Amino acid sequence: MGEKSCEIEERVGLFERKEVRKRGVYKVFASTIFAAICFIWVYRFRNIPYDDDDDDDGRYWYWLLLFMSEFAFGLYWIITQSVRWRIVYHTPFKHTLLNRYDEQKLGGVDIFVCTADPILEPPMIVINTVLSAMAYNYPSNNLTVYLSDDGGSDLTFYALFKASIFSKHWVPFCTRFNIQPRSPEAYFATQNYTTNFAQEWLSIKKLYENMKRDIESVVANGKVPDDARKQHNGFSEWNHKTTKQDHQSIVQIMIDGRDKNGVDEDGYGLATLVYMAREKRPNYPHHFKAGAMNALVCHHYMYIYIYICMYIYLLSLLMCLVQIRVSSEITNAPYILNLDCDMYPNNADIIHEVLCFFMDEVKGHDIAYVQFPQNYNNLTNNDHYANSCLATDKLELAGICGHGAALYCGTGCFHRRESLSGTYFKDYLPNKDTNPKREDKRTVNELNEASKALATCTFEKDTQWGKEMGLVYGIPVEDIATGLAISCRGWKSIYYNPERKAFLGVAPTTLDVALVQHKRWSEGMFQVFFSKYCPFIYGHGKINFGLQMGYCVYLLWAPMSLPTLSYVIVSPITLLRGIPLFPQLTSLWFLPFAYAFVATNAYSLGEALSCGSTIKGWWNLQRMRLIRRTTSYLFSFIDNITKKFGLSQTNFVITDKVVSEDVQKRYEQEVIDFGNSSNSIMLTILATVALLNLFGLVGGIMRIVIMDLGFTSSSQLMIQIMVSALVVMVYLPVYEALFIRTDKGSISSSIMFKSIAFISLGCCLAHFI
Ligand SMILES: O=c1ccn([C@@H]2O[C@H](COP(=O)(O)OP(=O)(O)O[C@H]3O[C@H](CO)[C@@H](O)[C@H](O)[C@H]3O)[C@@H](O)[C@H]2O)c(=O)[nH]1
Ligand SMILES: [Mn+2]
Repeated sequence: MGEKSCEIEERVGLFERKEVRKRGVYKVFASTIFAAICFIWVYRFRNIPYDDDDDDDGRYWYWLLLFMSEFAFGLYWIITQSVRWRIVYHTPFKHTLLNRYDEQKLGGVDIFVCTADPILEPPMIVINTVLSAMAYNYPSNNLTVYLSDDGGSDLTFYALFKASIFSKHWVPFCTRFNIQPRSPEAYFATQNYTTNFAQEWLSIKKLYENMKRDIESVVANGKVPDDARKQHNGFSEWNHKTTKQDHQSIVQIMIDGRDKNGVDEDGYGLATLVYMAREKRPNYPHHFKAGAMNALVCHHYMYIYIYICMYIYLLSLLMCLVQIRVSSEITNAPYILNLDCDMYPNNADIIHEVLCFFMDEVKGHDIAYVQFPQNYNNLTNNDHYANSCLATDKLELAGICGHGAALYCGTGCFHRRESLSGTYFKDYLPNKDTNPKREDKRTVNELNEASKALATCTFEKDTQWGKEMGLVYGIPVEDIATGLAISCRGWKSIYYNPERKAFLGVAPTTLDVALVQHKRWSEGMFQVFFSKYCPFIYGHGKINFGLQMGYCVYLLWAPMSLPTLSYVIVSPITLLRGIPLFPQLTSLWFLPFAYAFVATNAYSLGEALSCGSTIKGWWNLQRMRLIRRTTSYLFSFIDNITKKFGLSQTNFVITDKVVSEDVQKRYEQEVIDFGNSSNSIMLTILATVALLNLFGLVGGIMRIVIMDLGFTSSSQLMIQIMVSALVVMVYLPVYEALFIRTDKGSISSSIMFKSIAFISLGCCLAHFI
C-alpha cells in the first residue's frame, strides 16, 4: 500500500528524476583503468634511475618529470570519475503544470540580456536575442526583458528602439502561426517561404529587413542620425562626452507592459522592455558581467534596504507607506533568466518546463536555479574547434546533477530571485505572491529616474554586493563561483538538457578567439580553486564530496597544462638523445601503459560517438585539447601565478562575435584559422611543440634504423616513438599551415623560424642537463 501511494506521489509531481541504470559495467571497467594507473605509478616509483651515473644524460630528471606527469594524469582521471558515477536526468511535465495552475498565476520572469560592446557584439545579434525572449509563449504581463548594455552605446539603444517597434509585429506573428525559432534572423535563415501564410511571411520579412538595413547602416556610420534621435527622449542621455567607460546611469523603459500603448498590432499586451546602462566612471571598478548582472538584480534589494532602514528609524505608522514602495518596484519577478546577448531562446515553451522544476510541490522549493547547456547555431559538421562539448553536455553535467547540483554557466540559466541575493536556503521563506505585477501608478519617467539610482557606481560601495550578495566579483568566471556559493548555502539546482535546444549562441570561428575564450575560462576556474571558494574548503561539510570533485574537473584545467606539456616535450627530446624512459615492449610493465592508453581513448571515442559526435569530430577534439592545454591553459596557469604576486589584474576579454567573409569561408570548410592571431606567442608554442615532435619522431626512427639498435634498445624507445607519432598525426593541420598553406589563415614563416630557434636552443640546453 505504502509503495503504491509513493508511486502515485511520484506521478503527481511536476517533474521526474531518473538515474541511468546499468552503470555497474562502467564501474568495473573504470576499476580496471584505475588498476592500470596504479601499476604505472608503481613502475615509475620502483624504477627511478638513481644509479645512472655512468653517462650523465639527465635521465633521472626526465624520469621524475614523467613520473609527476603520470601522477597528475592519474589523479585527474580519478577526479573525472566523479562526474560519471551517477548520471541523472530530469523530465518536466508541463501539461500537468498547466492543468494544475492558471497560467496567469505562474509568476513573473525577468529576462536579463547582457551586452558589452557594439563592435564585438553587433546590435543586430543583441536585438535578435531580445526579440526571441519577448516572444516566449508566456503571458506578456508576466514577462520583462532587460537589456544591460555595458557598452553604454547609443547604437545599441537605437537598435533596441527599432526592435521595440518591430516587436509589435513580430510577437503576434510568432504566436499567430506558432513558429520556431523566434529569433527573426535564425527564423528567416532556416525556415523557407511557406504557402500557408505567404502574405504575412513576406511582409514581416520585409519589415525585418528594413529594420536590419537601418540598424546596420547606423552602426556602420557609428552615429545615430539627428532625425532618429528626435523619435525617442532616451537619446538625450547621450552627448558628445559619453564614452563606454564614463557615463551616468541610463534606464529607459522602452515598452511599458502596463500601458495602453504597450500593445502589439493585434491589441494584445507586450512584454515590458527596459534598456539599462549602469553608471561607469574611470575610477570605479565595474566588475564586468557580474557587475552588470548585479545592477539588474539589485532593484529589489534596494527597496528591501530602504524598508529595513525605515523600519528601524521611523514610526510604525510609516510602515505601510514603505511597504507600498517595496511592492511597487519595476518588476521584481520571482524568476530570473540570464542570457548572453548572443544566446537566443530557441524553444518558445521552455518557461513552462522550467517552472515545473521550481513549482513542484514536493521537490521544487529548494531548487535555486535550472541551467541549460550552452549550444551553438554555427557549428560545422565535425566541429573543428571542438566548441560543442557533447560528452560534457550529455554526460558530465548530468553526472554533476547526480550530486544534486548543476554548474551555473552564466547564460541559459533560470534563477529563483532569492537564491541570487545570498539567501541561505534555511532562511528562505517562499513568497506566496507569485504575481508581482504591481498596481504601480508611477509614470515611466518616474520609474526610469528611480531605477537610475540603483545602477550607480557608488550604490554598491561598502555593501555585500559581489561578496555575499549577487554574482561574485573579481573572478572572470563569476558564474561558476556564484553557482558554487549558492550550492554551499544549501540550495539544490538542476541541469536540464531538453530535446529541442533551449538556447543557441555563437561559437568562436577562429582558433585565436577559441583559445582566448578558453584562456579566460581556465584562468577564472583555476582562480576559483585558489580562492576562498575552493570546493574542498568552501564546500567542506556543505556539499558532498562527489560534487567537490566534480567542480575540480573544470577548475583544474589550467594546471593540467603542465603534465601534458612535459609529455610532449620530454618524449621527443629524449628520442633525439636516445634515452629510454618506458618499459620495453616485451616487458609485463608495458601492459598497464598500453591498457590505460587504449582503454581510456577507446572509451572516450565510444562516449563521443554515443553523444552524437563523428569520428572526425572526436579526433578534432583531441587536437583542440592538446592545443588548449599547451597554450591557453599554460598561459592562464602562468597568469594565475603572476596575479598571486600582484603583477597583473583580472580582465575579461570579450569573445568576438563578428567574422569577415574570408574567415567565415574557411570556417565552413573546416579549415583551422591560425591567422590574425593577437597572441603570436601562443602560436609559437604550438608550432614549437609540433616541430619538436616531428624532429623527435624522425630522429628516433633514424636512430633505430641507421644505428641498427638491437631489438631491446629499439623496443625500449617504442612508447616515446608512439607518443611523438600521435602528436604528429593529431597536428597534421599544423604542418600544413606551416609548410603548405599560403592563405591568411596559415602560420607565418616568422613564427616557424622562431620555433626552430626555440627548439635548437632547447636541444642545446638539454645537452647540459
Ligand atoms: O564587462 C562585461 C563583459 C562581458 N559582458 C557580457 O558577458 C557575456 C559573455 O561574454 P562573452 O565574451 O560572450 O564570453 P563567453 O566566453 O562566450 O561567455 C561564457 O563565459 C563567461 C564567463 O567567462 C560567462 O559570463 C558567460 O555567461 C558564458 O557564456 C556577453 O553577453 C557580454 O556582453 C558584460 O556584460 N560586461
Ligand atoms: Mn559568448
